[in-house]
Amino acid sequence: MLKEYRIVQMLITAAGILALDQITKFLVVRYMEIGQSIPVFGKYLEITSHRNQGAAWGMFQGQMIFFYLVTVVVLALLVFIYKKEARNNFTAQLAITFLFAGALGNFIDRVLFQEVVDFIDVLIINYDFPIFNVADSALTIGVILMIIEVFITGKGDKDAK
Ligand SMILES: CCC[C@@H]1OC(=O)[C@@H](C)C[C@H](C)CCCCC(=O)CCC[C@@H](CC)/C=C\C=C(/COC)CC[C@@H](O)[C@@H](O)C[C@H](O)CNC1=O
Repeated sequence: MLKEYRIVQMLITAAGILALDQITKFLVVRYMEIGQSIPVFGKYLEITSHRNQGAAWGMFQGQMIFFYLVTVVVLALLVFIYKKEARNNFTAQLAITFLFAGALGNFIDRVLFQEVVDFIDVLIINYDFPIFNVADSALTIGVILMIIEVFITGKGDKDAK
């Protein structure tokens, strides 16, 4: 049971992502003013202290009840899918772990502050990509891993080599 679901490894991974997310957000809140920018890699990568009351690109500003509902549903769905689909399927287990940790990271912010702390400010080509955080990165990696799982490694009832 434990071997097929790698539950311990996945919980440790989720805890690590969540810790990285919350620690980085704490440091930004504690040591930076909102709007302050610290160049890390020229103008291409900066740490900019930012807050977002919405979702990606500031959608649904301030709709906290909506965010609580969606996040709780997403978290419950992820547990359900993990039990049902991720048996012996490493890619699916990893995808769900990243999605779970990412959703939980932003959920903690929304419950505590009714807004999300963002600080990763990248200039992609010439498009000033919205400022995001570790939780968003985990969510995006989880989405990409899930797409790989569905379209590439297929209905993996064997472990992805
Ligand atoms: C990443 C999901 C957004 C995250 O969703 C969450 O929390 C989860 C729990 C669910 C929300 C409650 C609702 C999701 C609505 C769908 C959505 O949003 C479509 C997203 C597409 C996405 C592909 C996955 C692209 C990329 C986004 C961005 C860059 O990500 C690297 C921009 C991030 C910045 O706008 C930053 O200010 C956002 C802020 O941190 C709050 N974050 C959220 O709402």
